[in-house]
Formats: sequence, structure tokens, C-alpha cells
Amino acid sequence: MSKPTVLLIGELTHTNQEWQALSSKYKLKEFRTGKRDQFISNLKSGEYKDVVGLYRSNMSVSQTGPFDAELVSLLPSGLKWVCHNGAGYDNIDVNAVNERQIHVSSTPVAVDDATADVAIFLMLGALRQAHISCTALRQGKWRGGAPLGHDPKGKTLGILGMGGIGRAVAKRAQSFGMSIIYHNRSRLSPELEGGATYVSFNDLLAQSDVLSLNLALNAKTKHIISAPQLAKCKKGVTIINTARGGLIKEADLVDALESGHVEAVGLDVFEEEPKIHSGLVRNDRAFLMPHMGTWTYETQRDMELLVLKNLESGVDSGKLITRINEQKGLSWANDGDKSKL
Ligand SMILES: NC(=O)c1ccc[n+]([C@@H]2O[C@H](COP(=O)([O-])OP(=O)(O)OC[C@H]3O[C@@H](n4cnc5c(N)ncnc54)[C@H](O)[C@@H]3O)[C@@H](O)[C@H]2O)c1
Repeated sequence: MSKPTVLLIGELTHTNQEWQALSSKYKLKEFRTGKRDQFISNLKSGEYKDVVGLYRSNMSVSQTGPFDAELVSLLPSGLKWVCHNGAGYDNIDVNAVNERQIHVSSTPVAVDDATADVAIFLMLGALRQAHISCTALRQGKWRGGAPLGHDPKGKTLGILGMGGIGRAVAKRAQSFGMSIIYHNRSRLSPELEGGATYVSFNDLLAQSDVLSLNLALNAKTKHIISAPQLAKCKKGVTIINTARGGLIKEADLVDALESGHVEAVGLDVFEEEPKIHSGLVRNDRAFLMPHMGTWTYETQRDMELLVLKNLESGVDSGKLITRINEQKGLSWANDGDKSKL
């Protein structure tokens, strides 16, 4: 029997050996570099017609563009497994893949600690308005007139989206002496809540001293924080976003920051990356990072390994380890015991 064919899209950084080792049981194809036009032409020419599973990532969007309805419609008819590197997968049209019954995995869990670390880093940086003193120091101005910052101790941290990362942020923030409230699609079990208090969305806005966004971006959550929600926040609130830029209407956030209603922000993600609203760049009370949530050796390797494990598990046993939420419970997408993460 011939070996199944799998396709790598984009580069691997830490697991090239593991990928090559798969050649013992699969035929390997690669599209590491190139552009969308070329990828589409390869699809149309039948170069990938035998591919049953593929590896892609948030980074490989620069090679193929998003897996939108156009691209999904051109994927080989025998393709069953799309294994995605990234906890967020807003660059995959979930309706289009579901219509074709293509199974999709992402990389939750592996990203939790590193992204939560960045959320805490941004929170402390924003509370201290660290941008001002760090910039002044390099300009030879020592503290440069930096204002006094704020301690996290005794403050209320509100978490919107209490999934893997939200819970990891909560755990860290508790050790700073913060009280934690959260809002989620559904209330968690006491075990998962870990001492955090479930509140309504409006109460979350009204009671948080620091508001951390930790939910996925989709049609329902786009601009979930814009002018009306910002108006409901406490005056002087600090806003942290490590999830996706499109959750916040950036122009409204800039207005609220300039008026002082929002005292400081800590942002890792932006509405039109890599473009950043000029009102954020010029504001000293904005502590900014260029989407570095999972940017560590250990986490990047763990994520790549998890994608390869999903690919193997899909192709070899017909089950994914970390299937995307939108496919859980669908009759054609049953992972049995495997979907436990
Ligand atoms: N900055 C980075 O580098 C980086 C790294 C990893 C993940 N992320 C982003 O972080 C997001 C969260 O990741 P995760 O692994 O914790 O996801 P997750 O699926 O474990 O958790 C998301 C939570 O949000 C909740 N939620 C969804 N819609 C909601 C709504 N309208 N209101 C309230 N809660 C809602 C869900 O119920 C779930 O509990 C990802 O979607 C991804 O976009 C960013």
C-alpha cells in the first residue's frame, strides 16, 4: 500500500528533524516559501491531489493568505486533516471547512503559560507606565519625569474569556494579591474557577480596575470592547489585550486613553497588524508589544510538536488531539477519548 501524503505549509523552526522522521510512514510534500498565487496554482494543477493532511500556521498566512472560502474550495478532495499552529485560528473560514467536513486542530494549552506571562508583563508595565521611564533612561534623562505607578495588590482584575489563557492569567494575578472576577460564555466549575467570581459582562466592565481580554475573535466578538463598553468601565481602568486586536475598536480605545477615562493599556495585539493606530504609538501610557505572546523557544517548539502529533493522530487513527471548539460535538467530527485537552 502506498504511503499517505502530507503537506507542510510554511517553515518549521524547531521540529525539522521530527518532520523528516515522518517520511518513514508518509510521503512528505512542502510549500515552505512562496505566495498565494503560486499555492493556488499548485492546487489547481493537481500537485497536491494525493494530500490527506497538512500543517499550516498563523505565520504561513504570509505564504498562502487566509484559508478563506476560495482557498478551502480548492483544497484536494481527499484532504481530511488541517493541523494548524496557533491557538487563534481566525484566518481559517470555519464554516467553509465544516461544509467540506475537513477536520481542524489548533494548539491550545501549549500556549497558555507563555501568553499569560505576557499578559502579566503588560499589566505590570501598564500599571507602572513603564514606557515613560524606560524610554527616558535610553535618552539619558534618567526617570524622565515618570509619574508614580500603581500596585496590582488590592485591585480587581476582570477577565473576559476564562479559557486556558484566562485561567493562567488569573492564577498568576492571585499571587500579586489581586481579586479576580470573570465573564465567560458559560460559568465554570468551582474547580476551574479557582477562587475567581463569575459576573455578568456589564458587572465585569463596571468593577474591573484592570480588564484583560482572553477570548477568541469571531463574528460575535469583533469590537466587543468599543465606545459604549468603555464608557461602562471604571474611570482610570487599565486594559490588557493578548487575545486579538479586532476584539477592541482601536479608534475608540485611543479616544478613551486620550480623555484619561482609560488610564493605561498593555497591548500585544492590534486591529490591523502589523499596522498600529498612531494614537497608540504616540501615547506614553500605552505599553506595547508586537504580538509576542508565545515567542519563546520552549513554547514555539511545544506548539510545533503538538501540530505534528495532531497530524499523525488524524492520519493514523482518524482522531485529533486538540480539535477546534466549533467542531466538537459534530457527528462527523468525533474524537472519542482523544479530544481530552
Ligand atoms: N498574543 C498571543 O500571542 C496569543 C497566543 C495564544 C492565543 N492568543 C489568543 O488568545 C485567545 C484565547 O486563547 P485560549 O487558548 O485561552 O482560548 P480558549 O478557547 O481556551 O478560551 C477562550 C474563552 O473565551 C470564552 N468566550 C468566547 N466567547 C466569549 C464571549 N463572547 N464572552 C465571554 N467569553 C467568551 C470561551 O467560553 C472560552 O472559555 C485565542 O483565541 C487567541 O486568539 C494570543
